[in-house]
Amino acid sequence: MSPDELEAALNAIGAERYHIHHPFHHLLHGGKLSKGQVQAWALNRYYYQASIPAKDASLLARLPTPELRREWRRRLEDHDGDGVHPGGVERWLALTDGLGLDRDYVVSLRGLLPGTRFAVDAYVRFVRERTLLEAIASSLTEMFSPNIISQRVSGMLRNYDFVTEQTLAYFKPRLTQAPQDVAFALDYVKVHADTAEKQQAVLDALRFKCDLLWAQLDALHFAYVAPGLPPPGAFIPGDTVR
Ligand SMILES: O=C(O)c1cc(C(=O)O)c2c(n1)C(=O)C(=O)c1cc(C(=O)O)[nH]c1-2
Repeated sequence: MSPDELEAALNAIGAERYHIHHPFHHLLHGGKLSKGQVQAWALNRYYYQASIPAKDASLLARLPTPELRREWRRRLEDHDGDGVHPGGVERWLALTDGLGLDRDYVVSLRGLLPGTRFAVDAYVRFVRERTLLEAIASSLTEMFSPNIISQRVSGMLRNYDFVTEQTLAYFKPRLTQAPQDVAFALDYVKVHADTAEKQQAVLDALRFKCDLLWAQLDALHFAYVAPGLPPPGAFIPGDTVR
């Protein structure tokens, strides 16, 4: 494959498997969920947000040059902040605050679904254990995230009276941060995946990442939509401090 054909193959994976197609997202964006179900989504996704800097730190540690490390370090600041400006993790907590969740409870992870924990941990482990090329390729779901974020913000503002622009402020910077992340990661992958075998590994890494995003929504759907069977110890709407 040429580098541009590889990019097209990556796009085709997103078109087929990205979590924008998951029924839970259709319900979320379409205003079909109760406040408790939206809380469950935000609480579970906190663990994804909080784990992203851990996976980026382990990736950063393996990058061989100052230029590459500088580029990846920006992601850590995007998520962790710089001590003055809040980063993504703090902004996600503003979202869970806005939805009426107790912050200590969210951060404690006590109400997390096991499916969320296993999927997110698998991402952190994948990035730590696979080749640098696969690790960087696994971030490329961000090629597709501006689209879902735009749908989510407009849909949720339109459809839920308990959601405000302030609650969803997390997402606005992502619309510029994600394309910046992708510009670098996609270029890296197109240059370094220079054999058929490496190209296959890159495509598999993106499939793996799409699957773990999908699995998180499967877990939410099973627990909180249908059949609606939250596992023992998981968050129960209306009963936040356990
Ligand atoms: O809202 C979303 O659907 C969505 C998806 C993704 C993604 O595709 O992994 C990320 C984000 N948001 C996000 O906010 C974010 O910070 C982020 C970092 C990463 C990554 O893999 O490094 N993905 C995503």
